[in-house]
Amino acid sequence: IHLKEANRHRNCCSFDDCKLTTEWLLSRTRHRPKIAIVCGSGLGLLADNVSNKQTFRYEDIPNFPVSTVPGHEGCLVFGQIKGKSCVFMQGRFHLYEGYSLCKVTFPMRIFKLMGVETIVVTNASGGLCQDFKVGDIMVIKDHINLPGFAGQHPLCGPNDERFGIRFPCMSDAYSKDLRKLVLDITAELGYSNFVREGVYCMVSGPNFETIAEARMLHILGSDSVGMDYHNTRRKKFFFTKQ
Ligand SMILES: O=P(O)(O)O[C@H]1O[C@H](CO)[C@@H](O)[C@H]1O
Ligand SMILES: Nc1nc2[nH]cnc2c(=O)[nH]1
Repeated sequence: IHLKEANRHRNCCSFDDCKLTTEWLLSRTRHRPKIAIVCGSGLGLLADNVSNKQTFRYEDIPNFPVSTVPGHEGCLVFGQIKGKSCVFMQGRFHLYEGYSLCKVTFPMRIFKLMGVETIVVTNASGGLCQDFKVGDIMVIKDHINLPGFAGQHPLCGPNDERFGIRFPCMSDAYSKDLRKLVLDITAELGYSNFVREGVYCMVSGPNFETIAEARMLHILGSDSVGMDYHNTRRKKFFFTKQ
């Protein structure tokens, strides 16, 4: 148990750690999801209505960090939506909880090893664009990774090619096709007056921004700001709720 706990808090994750966790999960579920959905604050209910539901608590999954923030349930949920297998994270990990970004992004590596191809990431964030209203949903078209500028980046350190290249291109980080799909569908549903598109900025938190900081981030080109790390290579798009 001590070793298991020590591993959970170890700040780096090797390929073998990821493989062990992936094999542990795949030997316990028949789901083989191609889509992963990360539920931000209060959005865990997205996983409530899946069929053939199978839930694992983070604390039972080898090497997985645990959720320490209210509103983040701490469960990995497998299930089907319209016949398609999906995996949901009911609760994510944040830098401000004391986890390294390697640990924060650990589930993304597990998803990759499982065969996931599309990741939908959702989170609560603060609106900076003056046209936005509280409760609006922003589809992220690009981001500014402020901690990354300061050397807080999960890809720092030796690069393991089994996960990808050393210098990933970020000019098309969020799938144009999927973003268009979201905007088309929400327009069809009559939601256009509260669905926006914009640039998300990540800060470390846990304090919210001062007025001067919020103004600065907006001048720098951000439309919303949050404490969530989305800079994964395989991510396709995400929503952020103001
Ligand atoms: O939706 P989550 O992941 O909780 O994200 C945002 O909401 C929390 C603050 O209200 C912070 O954790 C921030 O990053
Ligand atoms: N950094 C930051 N994170 C948030 N999460 C929810 N609202 C906010 C906000 O205003 N700022």
